[in-house]
Amino acid sequence: MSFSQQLREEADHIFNACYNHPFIQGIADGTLGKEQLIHYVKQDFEYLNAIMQAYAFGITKSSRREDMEMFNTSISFVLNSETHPHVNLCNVAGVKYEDLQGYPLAPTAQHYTRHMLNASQSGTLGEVIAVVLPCPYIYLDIGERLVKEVNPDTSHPFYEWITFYGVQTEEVRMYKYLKRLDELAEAATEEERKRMKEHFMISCQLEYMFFDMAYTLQNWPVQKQCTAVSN
Ligand SMILES: Cc1ncc(C[n+]2csc(CCO)c2C)c(N)n1
Repeated sequence: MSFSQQLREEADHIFNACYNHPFIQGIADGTLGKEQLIHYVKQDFEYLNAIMQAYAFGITKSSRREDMEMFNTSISFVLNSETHPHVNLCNVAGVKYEDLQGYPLAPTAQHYTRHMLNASQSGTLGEVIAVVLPCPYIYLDIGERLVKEVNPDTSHPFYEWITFYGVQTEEVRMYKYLKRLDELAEAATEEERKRMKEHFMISCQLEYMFFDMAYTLQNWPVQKQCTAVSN
């Protein structure tokens, strides 16, 4: 079994938990609430900035043009295309996308972005790929399952979101990352492989937690008191 197959198998329970999370099931049946959509988009906008920075660290660790191109394509994709699913969520929530940008990170988004940036800054090329991989991997799995099980038509409120992740060229790009991860794992030391696996598993857990953060409207536990103005 290849290294990437081992990782996929070890994370299978997390992939399933993501699909079954009420956030995704709310996308499936079209009932996800406005506040949850808004919280998700605010946090995800910042998350996308961080994953582009992680891809950029991947370029700094690359010596082959094909690897640089792989990361560069992902950065362009996030900049130019990942906005579509966000716009779908904003339209359902009845808000403008521009109004949801530049918000402070909630705890889980803080955790996930630091995890990606820390591993990609300090790690090897293999570690960069391992830490960013769960992002496209889990969304592809969710999208494909939703397309199969919900089979939405254009009247479904989340038709664009579901088809963006479930029916697209993402798959082609994913296989490049998987193939490269396997090559790098084969040449890596046992210790490096262990770190790659750990980064991958933690990113998978944080993908689940990201849905949970949005669903529960997670925020920092201690907030400034809003005192009523009295006169
Ligand atoms: C927390 C979080 N995880 C994954 C995605 C989906 N996504 C973001 S970038 C990318 C790959 C681009 O090559 C994919 C699939 C998201 N939006 N938010």
